[in-house]
Amino acid sequence: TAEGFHLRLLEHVRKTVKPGDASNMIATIDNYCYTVESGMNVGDVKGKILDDIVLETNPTTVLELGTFCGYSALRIARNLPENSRFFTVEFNPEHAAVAKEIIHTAGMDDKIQMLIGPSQEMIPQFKGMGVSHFDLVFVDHEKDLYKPDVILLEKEGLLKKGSVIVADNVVYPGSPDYIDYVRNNPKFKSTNYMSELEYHKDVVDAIEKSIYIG
Ligand SMILES: COCc1ccccc1-c1cc(O)c2[nH]cnc(=O)c2c1
Ligand SMILES: [Mg+2]
Repeated sequence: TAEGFHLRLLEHVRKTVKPGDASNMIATIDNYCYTVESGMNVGDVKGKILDDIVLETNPTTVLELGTFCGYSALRIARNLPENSRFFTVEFNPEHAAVAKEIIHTAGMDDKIQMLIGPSQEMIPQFKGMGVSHFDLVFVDHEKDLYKPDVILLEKEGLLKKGSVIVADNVVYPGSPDYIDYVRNNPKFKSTNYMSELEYHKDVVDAIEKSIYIG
């Protein structure tokens, strides 16, 4: 069952990965998901779209909502400039524990700051942590929280002109209220990147990029 995927992945990683190498960790996770069992990592195909958006944005302050096992945190951190700050929020403590070990083994501890708790409680704390705004936000957690969390980010003054919101799974499982919100909101300019569900060539999914114009 999908239940326990994170523990089986961690066992596999412990046995096979080359420590201190984020790219090797990413490849190891993808290989496991293609050959053994798929997990809800953004994956290599949508991950490439995410990589390109990160590289094009060149963000110095980044937020990820939904760490899971740390796969997309590694993909993002790998492409950030030296002096950047990257926060990832995970509400499930078991997933967070696996992500912490995976991030540590990949040698990316000093690039990624993980917060454990509900996004609605974590977001209001960032101003107090010296974050003025986020240049890029990757939204990949509970689909019903996409819209309320983006609204909260704006309310907290954590978005500024040019801030980029990248949302996973806007087709499958889908987040219709979020898509309706950003596409009909004059404060956002949205672009859809059609792709496929991670590790499932036959299932359509997409990434939505929304630039905050304020
Ligand atoms: C490997 O496919 C996993 C999968 C399969 C069927 C239905 C949904 C999902 C899925 C895919 C994702 O990228 C997800 N990202 C974030 N939070 C999720 O709950 C989530 C669920
Ligand atoms: Mg996802």
